[in-house]
Amino acid sequence: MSTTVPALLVLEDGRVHGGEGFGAVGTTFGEAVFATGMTGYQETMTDPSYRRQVVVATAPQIGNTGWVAGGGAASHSSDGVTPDFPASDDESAAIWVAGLVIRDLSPRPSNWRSGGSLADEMRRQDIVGIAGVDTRSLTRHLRSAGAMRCGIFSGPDAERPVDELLAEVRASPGMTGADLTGDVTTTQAYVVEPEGESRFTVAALDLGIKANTPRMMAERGITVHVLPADTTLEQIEALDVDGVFLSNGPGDPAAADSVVALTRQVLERRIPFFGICFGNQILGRALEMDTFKLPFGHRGINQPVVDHRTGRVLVSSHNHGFAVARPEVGVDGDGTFPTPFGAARVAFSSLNDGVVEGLECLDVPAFSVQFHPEAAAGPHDARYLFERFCELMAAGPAATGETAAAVPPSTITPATGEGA
Ligand SMILES: NC(=O)CC[C@H](N)C(=O)O
Repeated sequence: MSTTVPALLVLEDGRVHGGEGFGAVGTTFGEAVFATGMTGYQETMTDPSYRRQVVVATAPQIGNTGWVAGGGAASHSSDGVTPDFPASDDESAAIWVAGLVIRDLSPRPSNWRSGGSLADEMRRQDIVGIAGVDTRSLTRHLRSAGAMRCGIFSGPDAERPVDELLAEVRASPGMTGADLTGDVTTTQAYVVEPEGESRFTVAALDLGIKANTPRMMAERGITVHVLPADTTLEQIEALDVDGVFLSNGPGDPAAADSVVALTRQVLERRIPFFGICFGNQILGRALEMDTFKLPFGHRGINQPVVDHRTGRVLVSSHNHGFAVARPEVGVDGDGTFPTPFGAARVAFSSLNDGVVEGLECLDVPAFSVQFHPEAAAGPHDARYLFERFCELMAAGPAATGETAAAVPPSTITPATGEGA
């Protein structure tokens, strides 16, 4: 091995972990959060929702599958034998995590699709990492103390007095109130063409959209107009769309007032609406529900949620630090509660901590989920929600969030009928 680079992870509460720098050498700040996926570090790191977050991977070894970049080695097959994988595993054009904290860095990637190593790619994109950290102990700490600001200092920066480093961490911006949409949204509108004939046209507001979302829609015959976050209702209506979609994205939903206002206009016009993650929080706010910061959030591809309509449990992919507050006042026996747009219902809940994981409106055609039906790298349990969106658009403005009846294409018998 070449000479090692000293590195320190400094948390805002004063906890310090020593380790070895990898990737770019230098300093980075962000919110320390842990992610529990055993696979998919490339998809995680290129998810724009991780803007300004330092990700702690709970999987003990990272880097094994290298980096599968666009046009990378063996990215497409034409022999009809090897599977036809997408050209890249990137969920966007760049790495968005502010830094990466891991236990072991795999010294040698082994993957026929890999074009290079994780550390080389992080160096190329100027992303600072620290390895050799006891990520199990760190995760337990974040779980009890909550997500908090941190800094990774590697190379000469790691030799500076810890007091100074801690002061810098404490002076760095936190996540509450952060408006980060402008950092990640596309500046130019673009179209993702459907596979086969176009069945529907959707305006997808890019609040930090992941590449797999328009791909999932295109596979279902949807023409997807991916639009900048400041697009107006008039611009959307000029596209003669069947539906409006709000993507995932970084930052605090309480700071996204303009998109909340747009969502209210969409609901008033009864344009079929679907939101994912940040999009779910924004629908919640448009319905005058509160959002709040979770102590340590949900991040990983192994999170159980229940679909209250069917009682079925899905294993789902999550990445959220905020959530919609569960309505406590005025909930009727059927689980509905009043909003300025009529009755609504919590459609999904987390089985780990009971957090609201989805909403559906009973008087306007709108629904949303806090988790990721587009999940890459998997799991695929929630993909049927794209079909539900298609059903909603097929029914048009007269529909409600309840109209769409698509249920998971699963033969598993629900464990219980409760909550349906
Ligand atoms: N993936 C997302 O859309 C995240 C939404 C929001 N930024 C949160 O942390 O909860």
